[in-house]
Amino acid sequence: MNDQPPTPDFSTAPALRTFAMPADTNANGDIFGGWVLSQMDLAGAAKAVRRARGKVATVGIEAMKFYRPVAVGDELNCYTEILAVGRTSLRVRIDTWVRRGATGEAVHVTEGVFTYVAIGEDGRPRPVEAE
Ligand SMILES: CCCCCCCCCCCCCCCC(=O)SCCNC(=O)CCNC(=O)[C@H](O)C(C)(C)COP(=O)(O)OP(=O)(O)OC[C@H]1O[C@@H](n2cnc3c(N)ncnc32)[C@H](O)[C@@H]1OP(=O)(O)O
Repeated sequence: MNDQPPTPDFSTAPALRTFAMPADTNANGDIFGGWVLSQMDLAGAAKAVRRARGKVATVGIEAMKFYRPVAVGDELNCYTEILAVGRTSLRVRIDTWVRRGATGEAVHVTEGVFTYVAIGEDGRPRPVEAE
């Protein structure tokens, strides 16, 4: 079930905004779920990098839901929110909305919770500093 959040204010910048192009389609003619997932990962990583003040790696994806297909030409917007910060990990909720066509119809297409781990130069977990 789509526990749909309120429609975002598209005049405020999302964590990531891009356009779905023909090269990103699957055999059905819709946009590949993997492409959408990858945009979400980038958006969540950008949020986590800033909070962790350095490199992060994705370690888990939970509660991932694809509600509606994404179409060629859709404007994809990923909104992010940090749900929790652990010793070295951060859980980030990511909601994806598209704006479609000339009317700009807003559609909530995916949501998921991504876990990132702050890593040091050695690639091992490092503590996330308190804010
Ligand atoms: C400055 C501004 C610039 C902005 C600029 C923005 C740029 C924005 C673009 C960035 C773009 C890059 C984003 C790359 C995103 C990828 O694509 S990363 C590539 C895919 N991921 C990987 O290859 C990671 C592979 N895994 C690993 O290397 C190791 O698992 C890690 C990450 C080093 C962690 O090592 P580990 O031994 O598993 O760590 P461990 O101590 O057991 O656990 C560490 C923490 O993770 C948690 N954890 C571990 N596994 C899991 C799991 N499966 N689920 C949930 N939690 C878990 C643990 O509970 C623990 O949490 P804390 O209690 O410390 O908070």
